[in-house]
Amino acid sequence: MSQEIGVTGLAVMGANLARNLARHGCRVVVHNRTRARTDALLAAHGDEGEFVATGSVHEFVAALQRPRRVVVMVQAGAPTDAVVEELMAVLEAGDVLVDGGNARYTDTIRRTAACAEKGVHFVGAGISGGEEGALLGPSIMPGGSAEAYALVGPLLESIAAVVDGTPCCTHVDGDGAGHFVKMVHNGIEYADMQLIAEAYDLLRLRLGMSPAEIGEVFAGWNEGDLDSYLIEITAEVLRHVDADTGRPFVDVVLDQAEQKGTGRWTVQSALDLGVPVSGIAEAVFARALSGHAEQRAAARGVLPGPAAPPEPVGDRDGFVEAVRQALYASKVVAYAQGFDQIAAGAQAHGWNVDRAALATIWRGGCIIRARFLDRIRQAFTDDPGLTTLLVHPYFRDAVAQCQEGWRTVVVEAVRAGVPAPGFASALAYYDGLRAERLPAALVQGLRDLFGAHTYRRVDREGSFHTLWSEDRSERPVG
Ligand SMILES: NC(=O)C1=CN([C@@H]2O[C@H](COP(=O)(O)OP(=O)(O)OC[C@H]3O[C@@H](n4cnc5c(N)ncnc54)[C@H](OP(=O)(O)O)[C@@H]3O)[C@@H](O)[C@H]2O)C=CC1
Ligand SMILES: O=C(CO)[C@H](O)[C@H](O)COP(=O)(O)O
Repeated sequence: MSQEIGVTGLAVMGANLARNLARHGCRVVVHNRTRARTDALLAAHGDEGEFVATGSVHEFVAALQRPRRVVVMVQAGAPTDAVVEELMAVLEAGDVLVDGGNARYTDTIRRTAACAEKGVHFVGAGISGGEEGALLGPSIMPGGSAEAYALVGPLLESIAAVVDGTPCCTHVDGDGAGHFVKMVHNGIEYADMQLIAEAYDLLRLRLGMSPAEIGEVFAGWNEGDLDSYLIEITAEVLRHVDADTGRPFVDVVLDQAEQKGTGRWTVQSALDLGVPVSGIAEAVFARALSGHAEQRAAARGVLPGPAAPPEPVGDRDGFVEAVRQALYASKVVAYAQGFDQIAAGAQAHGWNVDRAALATIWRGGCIIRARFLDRIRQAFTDDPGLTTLLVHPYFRDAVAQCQEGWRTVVVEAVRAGVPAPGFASALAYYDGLRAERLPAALVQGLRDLFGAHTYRRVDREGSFHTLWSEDRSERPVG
């Protein structure tokens, strides 16, 4: 295979992927809608490898040998459609188009079908790692057919991060599957960050610790089971001081979290699939609440909190440890929910998704890379059909060991009026899963009473309806 590829879309991700490819000995033909980006890339980094700068899409495609391999790294949505359409006017049967952006997986399914009509392979590839990962080794989740993967997989594997000698790139078999798993990856990323933010908030508000002190705590946690990229950069952000004001950086940033859409899509998809990804949903809603400036301004100083100011926390070290436990246990819940959604999505779409392989490639390169992903890899290797990570002996025991601190923290947050939706909903999910009986039985009874929606019984097969407004006798239905 000749080591050659085209990259169009040279903003932070595309430019760094192009550099990564060039550094790995690939001849990289580059293009960007606005020529200035192409020129800037060549001027700053043209000596890092073999780049061929092109100005138009025709020139770009013509500079590539057949079968052409093209990576598109532009904004998701309409911009991607525009670029794909332009390229499809020039590409030919047998060429491969890789969309490395954060496309919605349903768009990828549509684009794959449209490209297939002309015999062009379309590969929706989730790429994670941000600016630095794109340059030094991202985690790559290419979907599409095995035939297409054979044409681009080895090249993508060559530029991915490597953990224990394994490239963080795996074929996620099925049209749209690569972008589906990337979407869930981002959903988990949202949940993880929300939990981290709640841990920070509780340490700050209940122990009066400064951001820098909390940064030290996170740095310490990064030495243990919580070891992960997000914990590491949390320490960095919390220790950062604003140069203009001398204040902690986190205090000069507006407290309104933004989002581009992948977390929201994850929850929308989970709703369709009926998978309770409560941790991801809470994270998306927490960002939405933070951005509801008007409602927050209306409520601030008006809605009363706890009647009496909360008692100061007596055991400072004990509380720090309890927060660590709450963070770890809630994080396991969020990942368990995300992997459940992946299994459900794969089943619904007929994709062949190996969760152990995904955990393997998420150990490096991506934003959610974490030490405990190796444990997740092991869990799905031990039992590829594992119903939920939470019942795997390792995670069952690890979460059980955190349970006391987790409950303490949720109680303390509620008592003190500190919002901790991630911790609380993760605990409610855990308790919901392990409950002998759930009050869903009452919900079923209510549905049957007001709408004759029927119910199933614990002691007999079939569906039933009670004649509530008559003699309350029960009838089998269907
Ligand atoms: N930034 C990150 O950390 C990550 C981003 N991604 C995804 O990777 C993709 C690229 O991200 P990023 O590098 O941040 O860049 P942006 O998402 O900011 O996209 C900018 C690029 O899109 C091009 N573009 C926008 N509209 C059009 C259009 N109509 N026609 C042609 N080109 C267009 C721009 O060209 P021009 O210069 O002419 O404006 C530019 O090259 C996105 O899908 C993003 O979601 C994935 C992982 C991480
Ligand atoms: O894809 C990514 C990492 O894997 C991006 O960092 C992610 O899209 C950021 O999302 P948002 O802006 O919604 O927080």
